[in-house]
Amino acid sequence: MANVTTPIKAEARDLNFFYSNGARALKGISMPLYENKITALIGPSGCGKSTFLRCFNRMHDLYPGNKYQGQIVMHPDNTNVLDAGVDPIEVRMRISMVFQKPNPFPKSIYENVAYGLRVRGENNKRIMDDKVEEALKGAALWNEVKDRLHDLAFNLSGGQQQRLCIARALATDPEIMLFDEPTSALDPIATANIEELMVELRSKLTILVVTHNMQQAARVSDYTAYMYLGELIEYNDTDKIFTTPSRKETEDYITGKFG
Ligand SMILES: Nc1ncnc2c1ncn2[C@@H]1O[C@H](COP(=O)(O)OP(=O)(O)OP(=O)(O)O)[C@@H](O)[C@H]1O
Repeated sequence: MANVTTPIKAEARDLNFFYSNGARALKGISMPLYENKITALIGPSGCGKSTFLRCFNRMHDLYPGNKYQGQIVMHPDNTNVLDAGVDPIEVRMRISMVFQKPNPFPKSIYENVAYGLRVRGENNKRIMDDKVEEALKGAALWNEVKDRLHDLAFNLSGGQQQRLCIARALATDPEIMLFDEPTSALDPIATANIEELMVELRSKLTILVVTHNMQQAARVSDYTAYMYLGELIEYNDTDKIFTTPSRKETEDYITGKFG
């Protein structure tokens, strides 16, 4: 089981989620995210992985009628990010997200990365330049784009665009990064680059990743959660989940007998 000396960065406590049509997509999920670790969410299509991930940065607030119940508590400050009194924009600075398909804004490479800083009110050019460079370096993209920072982001390859989205997410110094199937639109080389990058980023922040790819979960994550029909069926060290899962449902899924 998880190493008790590793601090917890955030934890879901008895989390339920209801879409505006009344569908209950999450059922009483309690789970930690250990600091500077990668946690993978696996499970068959429709089990609630993306729904769970999106609770962490209040993405569901964008659609009226969606309802959270329970808590997602961040440490060490004990902020419940789902509390109505907590500003979702501030939450998204602390917990940023990288989507399945690279989704740069129709702006320059520089402006994509600077975006969150501008939202935050930063307008000092030197500070901005330094932050943009640092984020692009953090996303292993700087060397490829440093001479064309003012080109349109759409001119980059798919893998570069995804690293740009990671740089954009990094620029506001998030404590947690959420990745929703970040490599499913990428070729094997770009996929390997993103996986390597996630492992590097782990030393700076905490990562939660949804993946359909068992090998990817096994390669990059420290902890794995198996979900089914909105419930958390099993959570443990990734090695344990992939070698000796305690639940038959988990074993059936990871061995391809189901799902
Ligand atoms: N906007 C929505 N309104 C109502 N129900 C939704 C909505 N989005 C998702 N659902 C339902 O919530 C459940 C969980 O969906 P979710 O997208 O979280 O699953 P998932 O495990 O991420 O699936 P996949 O692996 O296919 O992306 C599903 O039953 C889905 O049909």
